[in-house]
Amino acid sequence: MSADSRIEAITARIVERSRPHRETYLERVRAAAAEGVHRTVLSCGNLAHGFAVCSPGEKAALSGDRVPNLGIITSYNDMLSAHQPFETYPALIRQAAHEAGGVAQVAGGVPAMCDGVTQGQPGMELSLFSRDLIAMAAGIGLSHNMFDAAVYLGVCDKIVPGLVIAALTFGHLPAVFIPAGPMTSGLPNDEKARVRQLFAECKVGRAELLEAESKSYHGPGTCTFYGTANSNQMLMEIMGFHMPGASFVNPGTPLRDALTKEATKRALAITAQGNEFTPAGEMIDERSIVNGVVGLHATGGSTNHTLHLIAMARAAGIVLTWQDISDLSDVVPLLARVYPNGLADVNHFHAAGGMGFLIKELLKAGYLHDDVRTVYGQGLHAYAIEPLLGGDGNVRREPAPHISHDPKVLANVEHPFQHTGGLKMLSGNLGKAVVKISAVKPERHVIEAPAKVFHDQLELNAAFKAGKLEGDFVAVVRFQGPKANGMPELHKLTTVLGILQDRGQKVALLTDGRMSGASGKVPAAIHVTPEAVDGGPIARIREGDLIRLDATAGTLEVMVDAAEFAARAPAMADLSGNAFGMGRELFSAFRAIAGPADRGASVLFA
Ligand SMILES: O=C(O)[C@H](O)[C@@H](O)[C@H](O)[C@H](O)COP(=O)(O)O
Ligand code: SF4
Repeated sequence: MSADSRIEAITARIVERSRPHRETYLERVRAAAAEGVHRTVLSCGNLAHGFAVCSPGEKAALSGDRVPNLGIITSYNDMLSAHQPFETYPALIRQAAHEAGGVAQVAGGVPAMCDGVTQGQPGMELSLFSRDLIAMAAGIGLSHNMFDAAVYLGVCDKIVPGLVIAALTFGHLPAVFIPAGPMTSGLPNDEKARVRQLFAECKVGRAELLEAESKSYHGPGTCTFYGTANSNQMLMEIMGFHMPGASFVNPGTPLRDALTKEATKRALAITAQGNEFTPAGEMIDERSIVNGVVGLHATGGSTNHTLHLIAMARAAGIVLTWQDISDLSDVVPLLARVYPNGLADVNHFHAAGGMGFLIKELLKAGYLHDDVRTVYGQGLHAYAIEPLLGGDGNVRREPAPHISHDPKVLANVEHPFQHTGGLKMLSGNLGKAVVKISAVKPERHVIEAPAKVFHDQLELNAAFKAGKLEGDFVAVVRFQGPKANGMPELHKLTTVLGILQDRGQKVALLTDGRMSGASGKVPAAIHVTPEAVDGGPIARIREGDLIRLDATAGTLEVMVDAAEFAARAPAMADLSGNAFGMGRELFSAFRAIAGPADRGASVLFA
């Protein structure tokens, strides 16, 4: 079934816009793939180093060119609850590869930052740049050129985007992403947020807050809100990098291990040595990217993907824009209500029918391209399934349920929660920005109020504590862009602005920084481009200027006479404190060359 004509039209314009980059990219991928089994170009010395620690049988296998070798790129560490389960994956993958007659080696590790640990801390200023660093680090592992396919172990915010950039850069290799699954449900996310607001109002102490936080984040697996990490899982499944049904199965379960083993064997099967060669750079095309954006809108996914998905697409020579994302939002309905877009968590989403039901519904209505290649084969319809554990300990798949098991969490296309998606582009005399409306009540989609200007999120929180944030206002938090301080998430503002909103004040946020995927109910125009430090109009806003954020019309305006506004000298900020400390001195080159937010805020692509 072909996609909705509006989806087809947007896809066609992406194809047209991308053509020069995409053709060059595919030429390079095909040339690299044409070299055949890559370790055969290595010298005996190279090869001996490459398999020095292998068993005699593996050495014999890798000395030839028939047995496929799997490169494992792992982002294991104990800082991310979502990545901690990866500690044991290499051994499981090696065993599964051996059972399938192949070999698997850890090609390399990549760094992984937990945005929850660094939220509101100096380390957060390294967060966005870590995405591109992860891509580089994965490239170092793969550059050993010992491999016929790669499996990528990653879940969280910038890790999956960085790994996708690497996988597409090494697009001549098949790539299978292997997740670890969500944490089991703990203290509900809205209850955690309530205790945070009580703490901010000095109504509970640190002990009560820490108890609530620890009951929410309590064990291995991805945090259960629908932030960037779980948006990543959705993307990997709907773009065909995951095995069907892999995204939201909890860690440490037999089904989780069965999915990991199955992914390993599938990765070996789609190498050039098999008969279903599926290089990542050919598998992912403009339709896959559009399917990712559609999934983002249908689930109310993270605003961070208006940065990451653009960078990921660019790695495959595909030029995706905010306008594409915004126009798709006008077409695609919202079908999931998962915190912060609702009260449910991803475990509830999965139990309600999860990715299989979502994909079935979106395919049924023509919102997805079905004619795409995936690691599982041809056609996205294969993903309209429910993953189960078979009696033999392997993965068994049943068709996705006809109806949602919980229509309050997962709706069908006939009765969506909203007729449009969650992410809109704004434009006007302050430049361009992005707003997530799936978590904002309709009566707050338009805000017109005077500006209160800050150069740091801590300044705003201090103003709150001093009782200075009265009445309606638009908080302008600027000098938070990629070139200024690495574009940190300003998620700590959510609690304070949420308190003021709950008191009845009409508040909004306007920033050249970014928010967490877990940020929600306060209207926020984020990723403002051009950023303040790049001479963006946001630097010329003054205290008290009237700002109008209109998510319905898609406009962002400062209501000041144009000539007077243009004549203003832009504000300056002392960013010397952001140039060192907690490793920030290591990233000065990144701050210097980072691209604009509407092109992915990347140091890799202009
Ligand atoms: O984009 C995201 O989804 C966030 O970066 C998320 O990964 C981060 O960890 C949040 O900060 C956690 O939420 P809390 O800070 O509210 O615990
Ligand atoms: S979802 Fe966020 S807080 Fe949770 S483990 Fe991942 S990065 Fe850390």
